[in-house]
Amino acid sequence: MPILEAQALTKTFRRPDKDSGFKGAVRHLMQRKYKNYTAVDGIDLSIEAGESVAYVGPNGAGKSTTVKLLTGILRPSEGTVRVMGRDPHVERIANAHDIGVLFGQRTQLWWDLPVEESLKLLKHMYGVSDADYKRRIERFDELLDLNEFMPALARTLSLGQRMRADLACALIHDPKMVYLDEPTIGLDISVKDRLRAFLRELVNDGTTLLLTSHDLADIEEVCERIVVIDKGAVAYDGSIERLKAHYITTKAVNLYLEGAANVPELAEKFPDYEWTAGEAPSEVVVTYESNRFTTAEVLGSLTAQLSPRDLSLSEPSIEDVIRRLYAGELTK
Ligand SMILES: Nc1ncnc2c1ncn2[C@@H]1O[C@H](COP(=O)(O)OP(=O)(O)OP(=O)(O)O)[C@@H](O)[C@H]1O
Repeated sequence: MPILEAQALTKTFRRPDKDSGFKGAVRHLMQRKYKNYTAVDGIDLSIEAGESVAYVGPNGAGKSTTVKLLTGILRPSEGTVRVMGRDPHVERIANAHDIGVLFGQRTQLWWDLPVEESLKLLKHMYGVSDADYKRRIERFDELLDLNEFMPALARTLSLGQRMRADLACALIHDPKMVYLDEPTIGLDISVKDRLRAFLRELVNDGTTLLLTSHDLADIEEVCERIVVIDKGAVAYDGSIERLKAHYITTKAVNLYLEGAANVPELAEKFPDYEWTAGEAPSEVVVTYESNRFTTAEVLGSLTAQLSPRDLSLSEPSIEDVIRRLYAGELTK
């Protein structure tokens, strides 16, 4: 049985329907009108225990709203969610013992308390034993260097410290299902690396993870499955490997020639490849279909006939693929 199952999950918000500007605001005051806005539109999602799932989409696609529905913060307008067999909104308290949640833009630390006191309060709230608490804090310290700021007041922490402390808070009761909404937002690269390593450990230990992030490196390093949503609906659901294999069908070579590149002439000479001008006059980008030609073949023919000064290889990144999925250029 899946640990999480959502069927036809839908959330509609009632929003003020007003014209822009001052006049619109005044008119809205006199005569209030509202219209419905569907932020999550019939999502089906099934997650098995131990899976690490990335939940991505452009701004406003409905990611945070979905996480709020899955965690029971919001009630669906239509459709159902079950987490370990429970309705997370109706059985919020029982559900809270089995899930961990982090919203990167918010904190669950008590602002005026030392980090350690927030963690102890959560320990009591969740009924964590002294032995388990000690063991988990030691482990978080090993991976996240918690002791560096345990005595500090939450409001004095840097963003990276705050996020590490919040992760410890979200995981202190050893939840089976963890939701992380933008856990690396605003962090510098070294803290990001550290958090990703920590999340990989978490997944290796069998925790089920749903991660939303705009940083695709988080996703590639931590998750095996990716669900892409756009305008509240699922645009892709499958493994990251399949996404790459299915959509990344071209590769490119940047050639740096001795003189200026004559793109039309080159395109005529090598019609099997696509030729575009590079940034410098002597640079040209050659794109080829990776299922038709091997890189060795392409490089062999190009270097033999053009004697480039230098070259570099590239393949479209997962960013490109996802951007094209968002733009509706690719089908599921
Ligand atoms: N409480 C609310 N009332 C009205 N509209 C809302 C509410 N919460 C979210 N929305 C709208 O629903 C849509 C989806 O918002 P949501 O925060 O889920 O998007 P998101 O994918 O998480 O975006 P981002 O990547 O920018 O965080 C947005 O248009 C947002 O304005």
